[in-house]
Amino acid sequence: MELQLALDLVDIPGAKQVVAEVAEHIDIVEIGTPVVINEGLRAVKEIKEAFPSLRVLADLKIMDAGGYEVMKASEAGADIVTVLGASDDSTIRGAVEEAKKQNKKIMVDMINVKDIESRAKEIDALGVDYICVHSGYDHQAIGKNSFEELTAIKRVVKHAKTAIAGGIKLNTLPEVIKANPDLVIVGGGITGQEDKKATAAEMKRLVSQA
Ligand SMILES: O=C([C@H](O)CO)[C@H](O)[C@H](O)COP(=O)(O)O
Repeated sequence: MELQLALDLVDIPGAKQVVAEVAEHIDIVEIGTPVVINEGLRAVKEIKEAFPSLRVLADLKIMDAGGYEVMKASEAGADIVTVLGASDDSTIRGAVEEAKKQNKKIMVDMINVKDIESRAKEIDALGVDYICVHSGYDHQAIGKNSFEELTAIKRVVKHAKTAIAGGIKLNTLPEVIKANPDLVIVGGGITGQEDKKATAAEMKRLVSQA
């Protein structure tokens, strides 16, 4: 099981500072959607250049023009790019095709997909690399999490790796680990802590044991 750090509420210098602090305890660093909106794909480029040994995920949440947008994120240095599960199959196919050409990976974000089990089964057949259940900020604000959705997709996903994101903290991590995802994504659960390094280290210890 691997650990991904999501960076959402920082600028590029702030992102570099956090990654420098926790780099040895994470497998993947995510340049979050708000960072891409504020800073553009330059944020992906600068983080990849500064930390070449870390895999960098560009959280573009692609909804259309899958091939083109994956190409641009790949040019910036992204190793993994996100596409929305709610997008059309043709968008996901285009993204997968381009990612294969560039030797990159596609993560499908299932945020706000209603029939999660059937859609995960369809998406798994499209050849994506990761399928991620995700309670976004707006759902977290009304007390939702994706723990049950993870169990639901684990029943049907046969090829892709599974991932979970949304409001995961050190105290909820053991429950997440029990559902056995391949990848756990944590943003505020690390970046909002006084001691980010110690929190990331403990999270990495727990996911590595699973
Ligand atoms: O994808 C995310 C969110 O939609 C904002 O872009 C976050 O990266 C994801 O939810 C993980 O962050 P936390 O919820 O703070 O753990």
